Amino acid sequence: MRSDHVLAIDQGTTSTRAVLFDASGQKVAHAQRELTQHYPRLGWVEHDPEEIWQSVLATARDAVAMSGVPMPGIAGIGITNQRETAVVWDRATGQPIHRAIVWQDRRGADHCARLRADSAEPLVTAKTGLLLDPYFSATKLAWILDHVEGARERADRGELAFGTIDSFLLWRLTGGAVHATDVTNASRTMLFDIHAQSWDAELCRMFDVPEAILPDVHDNCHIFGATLSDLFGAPIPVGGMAGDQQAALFGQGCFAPGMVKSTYGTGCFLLLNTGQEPIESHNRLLTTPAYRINGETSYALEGSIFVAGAAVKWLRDGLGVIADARDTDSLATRVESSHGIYMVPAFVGLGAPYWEPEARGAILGLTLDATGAHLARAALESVAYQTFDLTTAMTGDAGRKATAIRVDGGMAGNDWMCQFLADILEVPVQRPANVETTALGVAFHAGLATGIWSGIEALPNTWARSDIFEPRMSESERSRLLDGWKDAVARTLGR
Ligand SMILES: Nc1ncnc2c1ncn2[C@@H]1O[C@H](COP(=O)(O)OP(=O)(O)O)[C@@H](O)[C@H]1O
Ligand SMILES: O=P(O)(O)OC[C@H](O)CO
Repeated sequence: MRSDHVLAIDQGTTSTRAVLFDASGQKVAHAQRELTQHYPRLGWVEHDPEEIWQSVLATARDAVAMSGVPMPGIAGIGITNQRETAVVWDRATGQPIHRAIVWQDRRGADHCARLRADSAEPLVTAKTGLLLDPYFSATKLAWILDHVEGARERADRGELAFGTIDSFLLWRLTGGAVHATDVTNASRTMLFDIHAQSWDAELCRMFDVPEAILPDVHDNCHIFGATLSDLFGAPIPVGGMAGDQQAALFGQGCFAPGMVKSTYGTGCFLLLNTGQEPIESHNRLLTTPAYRINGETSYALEGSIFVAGAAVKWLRDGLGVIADARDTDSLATRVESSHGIYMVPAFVGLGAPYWEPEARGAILGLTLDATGAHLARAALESVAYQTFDLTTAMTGDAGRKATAIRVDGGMAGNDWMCQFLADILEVPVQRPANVETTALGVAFHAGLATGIWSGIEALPNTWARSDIFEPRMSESERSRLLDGWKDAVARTLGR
């Protein structure tokens, strides 16, 4: 039987999805499981790696069973993941020695502040393309080594392995045979030199991380290993791995320099393909590998916002203002404006372009007649305003404004938000029929490695059906709203 399906595992912050694609890039089956969020202390966010592993196994098996595609029809697996989240496990048993410390976790803030005071940031940025922030994995890994009893000594003896979620899943899928990651995930650790494309000894010393704990680094399209036969009934090659935001760029077909995508999940991540040369940002954006195929790297400029859909989740789980994230669409439509309310969702600090790990969220302009609908609208608006800050920074770095933005992620299903985004950015917002572009991107990687497609030019064009939101707000209204946002941010940051 010809193998022409690819199974994508998308391990996100709030859920794990498994999506089976056929050779035309069409979704054949899909399974999803929510993930428990642990908040043990203020500013700390953790996941249970065991729960993550079980959710991956369950969703992968469900998607395959639902599709009816027999196992020999599956050519390969692609893994894409929430990036930066750090796991350390025992090489002998495969057991994590601590819960995974999630990308949103701020516990490394003091460590970063100390290094910044020692003037370390320019060197870190020059090598990694990142800024000194607890968002990245290095201080999370250092924290685990320093706080789990005996961890440092065991790491020095080579008994422990570190990885981002892709690496941990690969280890489990291959029964501990492979300890590896891909270049996009490696680049988010703050230990990887994106120019030399290797782990950096000086950075490892700076963060006190033994190099022996780090995984091997490969292209995104690479046969990383094969799954244990008893997991799915037959071994399946793992042919692609990529951080979820880079995978979304690929799945959105943003292969040409100048193309931009913005993904709205827990956070929002805007990536601009800048081609084969890394571009240094002068506006506090990140320089990051977008994909590496056959040893050739394409780079991106990235703006990272920590809270997008998470603000909507908070309205649901924290305040109980809505029963379902989708309710925000109708609530926002129900009121004429947000009634002068601005939400600055700095729940876990502010990311690009502010990089203020100690900032906390604020809602300004409340009056007694404010309703849940106004709050819901303010939450959606805050996501568009934050995206505006990113596109402004990006226009400054790239020298020209993007002509369109491709959106995806759970929150991109919200029509009201997409229209408001087009209005505030003053560019058309394009939404593909299939917003599972993250999964599709890594399915492309795995399909390229396993020979389903011969090269990027042979990938199916999945853009046949899409929605376009054109800007239609008056300039005066737009300026008025944006002035209010700038004022709200300044007040939140105490400026
Ligand atoms: N229709 C919607 N309107 C607004 N927010 C939404 C909508 N659907 C999902 N969300 C938000 O999007 C997030 C889920 O998107 P998803 O891409 O699955 O995130 P992740 O990959 O980070 O887990 C949740 O935070 C949820 O609150
Ligand atoms: O889980 P997501 O989709 O919000 O993505 C998380 C990012 O990869 C964090 O950098």
